[in-house]
This record gives sequence, structure tokens and C-alpha cells, in this order.
Amino acid sequence: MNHATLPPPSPSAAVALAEAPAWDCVTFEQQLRERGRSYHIHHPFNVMLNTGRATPEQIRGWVANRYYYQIAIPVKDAAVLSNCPDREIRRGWVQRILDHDGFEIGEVKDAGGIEAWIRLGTATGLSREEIVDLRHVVPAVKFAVDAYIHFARHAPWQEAVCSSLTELFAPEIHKQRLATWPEHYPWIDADGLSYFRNRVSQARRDVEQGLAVTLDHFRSRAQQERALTILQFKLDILWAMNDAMALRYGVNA
Ligand SMILES: O=C(O)c1cc(C(=O)O)c2c(n1)C(=O)C(=O)c1cc(C(=O)O)[nH]c1-2
Repeated sequence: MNHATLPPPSPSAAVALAEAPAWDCVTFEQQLRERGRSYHIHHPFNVMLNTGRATPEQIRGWVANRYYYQIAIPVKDAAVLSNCPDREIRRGWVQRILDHDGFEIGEVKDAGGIEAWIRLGTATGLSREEIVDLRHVVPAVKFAVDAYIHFARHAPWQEAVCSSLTELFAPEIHKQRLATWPEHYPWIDADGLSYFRNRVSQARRDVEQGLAVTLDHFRSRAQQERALTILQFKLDILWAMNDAMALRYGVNA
């Protein structure tokens, strides 16, 4: 998939958009936030997980499949860096790779988010080996995640930044898991939930940076509409991953 396959507006819509006034920053941000109505927090598979209706096998399936997303994120962020000529932006953006891959600089060590995700997996009863060898990853999850990396490699870096803005809605989904999993799934060692705890503040910081770039770059009304199309593309990736997992593992009533 080429980023150009994100559909341009029809010729008549393009004419109308060229004449439409740009939204001010507050309205543009509101428009972006409104897209949260199609965030995967509302997907039946996720609702099942977070309301305690999932079996251990369904939880393990979700964690093992989502691992493929976790390992894709720093590769995607490296693609953003490689396309970005702005040193100040790169200085901020590189933090995302350290968050997920971890680092060891002198005495300071952080195992990183991917390692925390593996700990979540082992807390649910998966072995490290079966997580990292990707044996449980279903083909459509792989295709959906690969589309995100592909987009980040081939789109202008500001568009790739914009596509990360599903993170606007991520603190809520992490908080939902922290609030409901210990009660519904007491067999998962609470230590395993550290990934979610760490992401609440990391996602807020990421969003500040991603929003600043997006509000600054997408200025005309046509560009702002393009930003909404990009955000929807990314929301669809997350939704498609959940569709694929629902098909593989089922959704309990
Ligand atoms: O658990 C989730 O539902 C969820 C969603 C998203 C997201 O909205 O893209 C991210 C994460 N988690 C996450 O943990 C994470 O590090 C992350 C990075 C990004 C991104 O697009 O750069 N999204 C997300």
C-alpha cells in the first residue's frame, strides 16, 4: 500500500475545500478528538477484554498478537526520524524509540516497553519464546501493522506524525485496563500490568508533541481534512487488528 492510496477528495469536494475557511486550532483539535468515537476502545473484542468476559486463552491471544504492534512502533518511529530534516523534532521524537526498546547509558538502564510487554505476556501464562517467535500472530494483524510502518516510511514525516495521534485516546484505554483487569483477572500477576501504567504518562507526552506538529503543519482546510483522513486510516488499522483477533479467538456474549 502506498500512502497515495489514502483517497484524495473527489474533484468537486476539492473545489469546495479550497474555498472553505480553515478551522482555528481549537476547532481543528476538537475535530481530531471527535474521531475517538471510532477508537478500538469501542470494539466488541476490546469491550469483552475490559469488562471481564474474556477467557485466559482470549487474553493470551490478544497479548501475543499485540506484541507485533509493540515491536513495530520503534521501527515506525525510526522511519519518522529518517524522513525528518528538523533536528529539534528528531531530538524529541527519538525518546519514543528509547521508551520501547529501552536503553543503557552509563549507570542508567531501562528495559523498555517491549520488555514490559513480554512481562505482561508471561504474567498471562505465555512463554517468552512463544511471544517473540510470533507464532500466534494472525495474518490480518500482521498486514494491518505492516501498513502502519509502510505509511510512516513513505508519507511526508508530518503525515506520519499525524498518524500517531490515535495516542490521543490511548491513556483512557490503558486506565480502563488498570481499573478492571485486577478485579476480573486476579490470576494475572499485577506486576504484569506495568506496561499500561507507564504508558499513561508517556502517551500524554507523545500527544503533546504530535499535536503541536499536526496543528502547525496542516493549516488550510483541505490540509486539515487530510489530517482527519490520516487519523481515520490509523484508527482503521487498530480496528482491523481487533476484527482479526475477534475472528480468531471469538467474542463472548
Ligand atoms: O493499548 C492500546 O490500545 C494502544 C494504542 C495505541 C494507539 O492508539 O496507537 C498505542 C499504544 N497502545 C501504545 O502502547 C503505544 O506505545 C503506542 C504508540 C503509538 C504510535 O502510534 O506511535 N500508538 C500506541
